Formats: sequence, C-alpha cells, structure tokens
Amino acid sequence: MAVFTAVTLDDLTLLLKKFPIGNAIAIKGISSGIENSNFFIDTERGEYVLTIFENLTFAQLPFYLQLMRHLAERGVLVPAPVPDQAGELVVPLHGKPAAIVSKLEGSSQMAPQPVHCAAVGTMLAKMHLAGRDFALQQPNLRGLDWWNETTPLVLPFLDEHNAHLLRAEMHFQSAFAACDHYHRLGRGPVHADLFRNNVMFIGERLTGFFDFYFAGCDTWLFDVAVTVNDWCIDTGTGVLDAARVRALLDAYHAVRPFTADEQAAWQPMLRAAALRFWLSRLYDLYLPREAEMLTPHDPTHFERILRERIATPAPGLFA
Ligand SMILES: Nc1ncnc2c1ncn2[C@@H]1O[C@H](COP(=O)(O)OP(=O)(O)OP(=O)(O)O)[C@@H](O)[C@H]1O
Ligand SMILES: N[C@@H](CCO)C(=O)O
Repeated sequence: MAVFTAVTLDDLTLLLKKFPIGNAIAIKGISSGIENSNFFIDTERGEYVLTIFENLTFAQLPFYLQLMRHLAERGVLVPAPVPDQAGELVVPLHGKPAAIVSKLEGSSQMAPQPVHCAAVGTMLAKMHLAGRDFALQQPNLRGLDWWNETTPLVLPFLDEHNAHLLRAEMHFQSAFAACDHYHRLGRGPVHADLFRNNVMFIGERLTGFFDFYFAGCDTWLFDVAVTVNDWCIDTGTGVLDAARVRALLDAYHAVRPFTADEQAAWQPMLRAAALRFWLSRLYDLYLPREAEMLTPHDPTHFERILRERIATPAPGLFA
C-alpha cells in the first residue's frame, strides 16, 4: 500500500477552495509507489494527481515542482504542477507538504521494445536541453556524497564477496569522479530515476515522464546510464539488449549529440548508475525508515547489473 496519510473527500473539498480547478468530485488512493501518498482526484475541471510528500521537506520541494513547471512550459511531457490562488505550488495538508499536478494519460510499458526505448531517448534528450536555463540548483541527493555516507552503514550487513565488490567499486567511482573527462561532462537538472514505472505510454506514443522526486543537478550522462540500466536490460540477468540500447542512444544522440568526453565516460557511468541503486536498495533493506510499509526492492538485481557492467563492455554511445 502507498497511502501513508489518508485524505477524505471533505479534506479535498477544503483544500480545493484554494485552487482554481473547480470543486472536488472524487478522490482515490493510488496503491503503487513507495515514497509518497498519491491520489487520483476528479474535479469539475478535470483529473489530477494529489501527492503528500512523506519524506521531502517544504524547503526541498520547490526545486522539483518548479523544475516540472519549467519543463512542461517548454513542451517536455511531464505533469504540470497547479499553483493555488496565491501562486504556491506546495501547500500544507495534514501538516505535510502537498502538491497537485496534472494527470498523465496512459500506463507504464513494462516490456519495452526498441520503439519505446527510442521514444524515451528522444524525450530524455529534450528534457536535458530544456533544463539548461532552469535557475534553481539542488544537487543529486543520491550522488557520490550520499554513496560515501551510506557505504559504511551497509557494509556490516554484506558477506565478504559483496563487501569486496562495494569497497572496490567505491574506490573506482571516487577516482572516476576526480578525472578530467568527468569534469568536462555536460550537466544540468536530471530525472535520476527514469525507470519503466516512471514513464507513461499509450501504445507506442510516450505521454510523459513523472516522479521527479529524485531529480537533481548532475551529469546528463548519469541520467542516460540510469535509464539504459532499466529500459534496455533483460530483467532476469541484467544483460543489455543491444537493439534497445542502440534505439535509445541513437534517438537521444539525434536530439543532443553525445560528446567524446561522454563516450570516454560511458562504461564507468553505467557502473555508477548500477552502484547508486544497489546502495539505495541495500540501505532500504537493512536500514528501513520507521514509516516504511512496503517490501523493499531487491538489491541483488543491481548487484547483478553492476557485476555484469564490470565484466562486459556496453555498446558505445555512438559509432
Ligand atoms: N502525474 C501523474 N499522472 C498519472 N499517474 C500518476 C501521476 N503521478 C503518479 N501517478 C501514478 O501514481 C503511481 C505512484 O506514483 P509515484 O511513482 O510518483 O510514487 P512514489 O511513491 O514516488 O513511488 P516510487 O518512488 O516507488 O516510484 C504511479 O505508478 C502512477 O500510476
Ligand atoms: N527506482 C528505484 C525506486 C525509487 O523510485 C529502484 O528501483 O530502486
């Protein structure tokens, strides 16, 4: 279940008095998702999604909501936040921050073909370009600093085989983050969690990216690597599917051409993207937050992907 904070139709009626989207008609909790309480809401003006943020603070939220607004205004398909009558995108509800965004049509494509990967690559490149003039700055809060903080917390839970892998990969990634190629990589706001369950499709048509609540400023290549590590793999083995990788990368490259520095950084970046989710899944499994009510995601999936990326070079970014 993923409604940590309950909201009744009466609560919604009161809340919507502050929003220019008509009166409340219905509210329905959304069962998927592990971070926030989400609701589909119907109003006299249409369908929206109400999110109550269970972990993010009032101070952190403007970055995410303003970013979504910035991207939506530039034609990137993302949910558009709805400002209240005072122009606020984040409002208190039951003492927690909340926001209303437009509802995307469609559903997640959990068995993507090259055509879906190409659509994701195109929209991801458009998103990176559209984010270049976004004024707010917030680091990727699940970046190298967080990995450094988290590694000693999870190491005691690992067997020697995995502890060795984690220590060795942290060593490798620290050196990578210090190298010249890395510092020349293009940067900006990135989604940083663009998995299959965070993109909507109707058939082969992409209708939107959502769940921006891990977004932050980081290298664009990190975003591409996170996306490829989920969209272009055999989920049983973590092995990359060459046709889907090619489709995603070629589509991205056609909108924002990759650079030689990005090509040089590609293999270590795929490992970095695998490490990021291996670590967060280990952390969620061994050090669960009190409010956590869901079965954590399986860390061994990303351990497998990391080992596979170390063992087998991925197709290059471009020929
Ligand atoms: N703007 C939107 N339009 C349509 N559906 C949405 C929208 N936002 C969220 N949803 C629906 O709500 C579900 C949960 O949302 P979301 O993934 O953002 O939750 P979460 O708690 O942040 O989850 P997680 O971190 O596990 O991905 C999605 O799978 C999707 O079905
Ligand atoms: N995409 C993350 C969950 C957080 O959104 C994972 O699969 O570990």
